[in-house]
Amino acid sequence: MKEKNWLGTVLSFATECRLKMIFSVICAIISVAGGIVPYIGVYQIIVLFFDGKQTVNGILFWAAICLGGYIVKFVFYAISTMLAHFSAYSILENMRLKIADRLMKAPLGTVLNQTVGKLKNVIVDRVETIEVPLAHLIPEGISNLLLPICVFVYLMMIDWRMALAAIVTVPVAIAAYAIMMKTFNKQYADYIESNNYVNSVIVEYVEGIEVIKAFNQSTSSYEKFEKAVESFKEYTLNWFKSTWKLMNFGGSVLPSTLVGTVPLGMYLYLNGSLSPAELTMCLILSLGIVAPLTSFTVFVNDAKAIEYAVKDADEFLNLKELENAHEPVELNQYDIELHNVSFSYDADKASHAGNIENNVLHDINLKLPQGTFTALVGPSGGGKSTVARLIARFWDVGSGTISIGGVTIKKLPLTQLADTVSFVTQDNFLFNCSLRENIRLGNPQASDQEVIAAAKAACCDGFIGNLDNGYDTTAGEAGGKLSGGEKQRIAIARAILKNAPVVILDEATAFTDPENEDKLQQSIAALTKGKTLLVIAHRLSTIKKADQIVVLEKGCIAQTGSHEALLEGCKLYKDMWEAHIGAKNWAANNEKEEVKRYA
Ligand SMILES: Nc1ncnc2c1ncn2[C@@H]1O[C@H](COP(=O)(O)OP(=O)(O)OP(=O)(O)O)[C@@H](O)[C@H]1O
Repeated sequence: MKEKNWLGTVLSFATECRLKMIFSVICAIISVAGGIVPYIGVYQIIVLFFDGKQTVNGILFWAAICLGGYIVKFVFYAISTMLAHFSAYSILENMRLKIADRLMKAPLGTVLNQTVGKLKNVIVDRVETIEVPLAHLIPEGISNLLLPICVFVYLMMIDWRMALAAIVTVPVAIAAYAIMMKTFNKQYADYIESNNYVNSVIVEYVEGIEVIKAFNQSTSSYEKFEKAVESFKEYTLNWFKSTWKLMNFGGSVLPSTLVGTVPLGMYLYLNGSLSPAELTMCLILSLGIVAPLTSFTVFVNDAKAIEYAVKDADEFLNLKELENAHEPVELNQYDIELHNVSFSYDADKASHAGNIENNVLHDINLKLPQGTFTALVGPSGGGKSTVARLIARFWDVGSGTISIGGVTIKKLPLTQLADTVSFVTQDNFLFNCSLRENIRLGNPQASDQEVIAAAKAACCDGFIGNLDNGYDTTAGEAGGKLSGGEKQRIAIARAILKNAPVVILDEATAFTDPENEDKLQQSIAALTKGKTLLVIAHRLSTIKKADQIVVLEKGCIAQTGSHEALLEGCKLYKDMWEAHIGAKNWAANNEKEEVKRYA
């Protein structure tokens, strides 16, 4: 497929504002035409003087024409600028929405593999850099290009030799700029890379400040931060140093049009080819021709800024989306089945490319009958969370199939799959809205009573009641006041409210305090009653009652069975259980010791 250039990409986001952009162009052209009028008026006044026909009325008439031209120029320029700004912001909005949409539809892995710094930099900063040049490109670009052309044509009409003399400095300046531009592309690319690096280091520094403080890494981390900022400064200064001579040379030569027009004008005047009025007018016009061209050179830089911003945004705009079915499928039951599932996080080296070494799951065959409780256990890194994420289709399987109710999940629209599966992990993100709204995310249609009932069932009601604004406390305000376990219970309340037929709990109770553990286990039992339930838990006591326990080791199913059967027949499970019970007893004994010590 042919790659779109940056302008094509930008314009493809201008669908709703195309009319505004067209009007902006028309207004800019009218503004340029208005800008020419004063030149004509001044010329006519000069002619009146040189011909000795100056009358107050004649001068006032042409002065009024000049004023009219100025007014048209400024009014239409203002309208053009306003429309261009509307269009630019509308394009920016569409680009950001499209990126957000792509991130939502891309495999989760693709999104998670990006650093927050990079995402923020592209979506906020890089896209923003498009606004200023874009908003000014139409009104200023058009007047800076069209005005000199019109003035040149006008000069040609007076005397073609003076017209050429007026642009005699242009080739010299272009030669200087051309030499400078030879390395411009490379330098601009390096500048952007350096800028992106500084951005990501700054974001990393701010995000990791808690760890930096906790591990007393302030010196080395600050050093990395300082070095990045310093190297960016060095880079920009060096770039500036390498170009300033040619830039200033071009900038000073370009407007020196009198170098050509004064001697030639004098000569033509002396040999009678130019009248005094024509000479004066040519000198005035020649001064007006190059200033807009000088400003136009700024647009080369601006165009590059847009090009690079679009290039950065393009990476996200073209993210490969997960294949999405559009027609909802009627599901009559909710058995989950994994058939010969293999998967690698590195799609290029996936099993279908014949390379199984990179697979984190190998030929998994597993059935989770509707309404039953399946637990996934096993050593860390064995692939438990990966199985759960594949069922929720955060990634697509490398090979094999996963089906719900006999329908391959790829055939279910993503929204239907999201409605079918509740996924609760230990990383419970709270949005910066009220706790009520955070819980309501599980079911946007739920009433306040239903939200509160779900919160009660998830044992959230108590701690929310202790907050000053109760359910209306924003997560940001409450952020510092909520423990990991409390956040976890809010996530469970969300899932209770969602009431999906399939529930996946990935270490969802890892932060639960012993005081609330029983209560939470009861609410989880309520949440998961009659559901197809998949639980990943390191605390084996919480999954002891599962209908089937699947032991996953190195991406393969080592054994499946009930707790009792696995204790009998699976050494790995038995060892894990003993380690777990040992740890529990150790903790319990320790607690008794503590009690004795402080009694
Ligand atoms: N986003 C990712 N990108 C690349 N590799 C990943 C990613 N997530 C997990 N892995 C790798 O996949 C393998 C399986 O990870 P997974 O999280 O599924 O294991 P797990 O059994 O759930 O581990 P744990 O019990 O520690 O949570 C690990 O080797 C891990 O390093």
